[in-house]
Amino acid sequence: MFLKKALTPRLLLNDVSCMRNAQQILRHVNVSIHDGGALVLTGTNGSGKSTFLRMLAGFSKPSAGQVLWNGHDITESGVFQQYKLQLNWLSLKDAINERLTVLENVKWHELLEGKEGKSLPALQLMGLGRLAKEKSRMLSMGQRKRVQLARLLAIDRPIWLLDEPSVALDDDGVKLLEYIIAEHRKKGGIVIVATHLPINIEDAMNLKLPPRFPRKMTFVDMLDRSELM
Ligand SMILES: Nc1ncnc2c1ncn2[C@@H]1O[C@H](COP(=O)(O)OP(=O)(O)OP(=O)(O)O)[C@@H](O)[C@H]1O
Repeated sequence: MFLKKALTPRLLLNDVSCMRNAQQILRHVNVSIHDGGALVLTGTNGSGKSTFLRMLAGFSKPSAGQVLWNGHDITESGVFQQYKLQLNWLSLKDAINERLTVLENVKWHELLEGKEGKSLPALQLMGLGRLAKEKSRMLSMGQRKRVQLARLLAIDRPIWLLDEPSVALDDDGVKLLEYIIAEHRKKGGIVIVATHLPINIEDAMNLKLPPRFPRKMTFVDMLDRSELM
């Protein structure tokens, strides 16, 4: 019994393909992730990193293959109801309500989760303790990203889907991001990150998505060839 449990990955992508707007974006992806695992998605603009995360979040269904959670297909409605409660999604849209205070912007999500008490410590860990009572409209881009990271901590769900989580963060912010990812994984959490920027995630699996179109000469190539360079 224990052996079977240990061998079943928490998440398994089994020969998954995914379409978007009638275009084939992902082709035959196979990945298995156990508790404590991390997957880093890289690839050129438009290669499908966000599509990959959206599919795992249930916004789009695989056009072929299966995404299995605990061995069950997440597209089955009974399974999806349970599966979606495992997810914590950080996207480029930060859903910050500028009329609320910084603390309220985290607390609101925590309350929806039926939890309380973690929002302020999460903001403090992210270096925003002194701004907790300020209106969110005065936050900088990096501070807004830190609020999103505080939400991850306050909501505290096991599977983190992070789309470009380090964009706008300063060096300390990136270190904090790396720290909370490492701590989350120590507790058995799973982290899946799409990124163009280097993020230090120990023993992460790396999946580089191929470019969607054959590569043509780019503006950068033209500059390289230019005699002016
Ligand atoms: N809202 C949309 N509707 C239809 N097609 C879309 C939409 N957004 C993106 N696509 C298509 O899906 C492809 C993959 O986009 P996706 O956002 O997943 O790429 P990405 O790897 O995350 O890119 P980036 O590095 O620029 O963030 C794009 O090439 C685009 O053609």
